[in-house]
Amino acid sequence: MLFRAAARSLSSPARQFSSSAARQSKVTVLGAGGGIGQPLSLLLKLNPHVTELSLYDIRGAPGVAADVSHVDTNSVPHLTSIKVNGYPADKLDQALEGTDVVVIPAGVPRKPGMTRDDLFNTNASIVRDLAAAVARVSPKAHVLVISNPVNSTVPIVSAVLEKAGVYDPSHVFGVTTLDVVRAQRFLAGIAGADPKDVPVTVVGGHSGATIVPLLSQTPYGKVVTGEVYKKLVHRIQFGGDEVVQAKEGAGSATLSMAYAGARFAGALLRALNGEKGVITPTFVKSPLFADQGIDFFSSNVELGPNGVEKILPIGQLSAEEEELLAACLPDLKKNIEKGKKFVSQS
Ligand SMILES: NC(=O)C1=CN([C@@H]2O[C@H](COP(=O)(O)OP(=O)(O)OC[C@H]3O[C@@H](n4cnc5c(N)ncnc54)[C@H](O)[C@@H]3O)[C@@H](O)[C@H]2O)C=CC1
Ligand SMILES: O=C([O-])CC(=O)C(=O)O
Repeated sequence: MLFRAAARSLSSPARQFSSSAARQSKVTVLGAGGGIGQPLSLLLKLNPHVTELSLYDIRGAPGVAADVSHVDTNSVPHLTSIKVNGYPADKLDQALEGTDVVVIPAGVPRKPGMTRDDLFNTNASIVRDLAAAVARVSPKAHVLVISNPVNSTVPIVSAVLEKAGVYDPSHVFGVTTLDVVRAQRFLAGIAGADPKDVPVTVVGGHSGATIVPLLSQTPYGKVVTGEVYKKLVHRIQFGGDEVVQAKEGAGSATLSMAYAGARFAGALLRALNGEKGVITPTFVKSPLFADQGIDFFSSNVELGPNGVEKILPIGQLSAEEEELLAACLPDLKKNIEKGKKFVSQS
């Protein structure tokens, strides 16, 4: 979608002009110098809804901004060029000023043998401090959290904003799109289909057993059974580990994550710009399992001009999916509580 949109805008100035009539969106990437941040910044530069791109990192963001700023999208003479600015460590507030959307891939990635929860000690304080800056400078921004462990970092961001008195639950999202991307890609491989024709809803959270793909809800998925089904579910739940192992200590998924992050940001920007019926799974403050003390959950969410428009029910589950969900909930609850406790004790 993103690439098609980009290709259209390159080939058709008229279309590009019409997209310029849309609302102006400043997008800020916190952690823009990293493995995800760099390709994500490039993909955001291709998005016609992004009219200003603000790149911040404690290392290297001005260089990434100079590089990305030469990409000639949205730069035909009758349009205002997209502004791309890079900000060094001491310019966080300037990076956030007036921003509509903040994407956070700042923090350390896993090495082989680590769980996402092992990143908590380092990433919790990074995300807490960045969220405090958002609360101070751009409290109305939509915040897209990529930094792991997402099951804890989203509650951290939410609690920081709440403490500052500026929390709007419809503005905070955990980006779980990579689980959807993997589910579609892996199922399409089994089905011999094009991934775009194989939508899969993934619910729960973003780590191992908390990732629950609802394959029974898709025509291609419901016919996958037995060992093939078990292996497929395992591969979706542990796709991140596959990449961590293959990278042999050099980090985790960056390119597929940049694609997934750009896809989610693109969906949100389309909804903010008035497109109706934009529905995608994302990890948000949710009533679905709140009666069990789990107040954040990823499910299909309809996005709108104010972010979360409607949280959709998870629908009919197969017996296997009921079991996956039962395994997900206790882990998810612990991860959420850990994030909240961290902020309350900070
Ligand atoms: N939600 C998801 O599906 C996924 C999440 N991730 C997570 O994304 C995070 C980033 O991964 P990578 O880009 O591969 O790591 P990386 O190490 O390549 O990049 C992280 C960047 O964050 C920057 N950073 C550190 N502290 C910062 C601060 N206080 N303010 C601004 N920037 C700061 C670093 O300088 C670095 O440039 C990790 O926590 C990783 O686990 C990774 C893949 C998928
Ligand atoms: O596995 C990791 O640590 C990074 C991640 O979240 C993913 O690739 O899904």
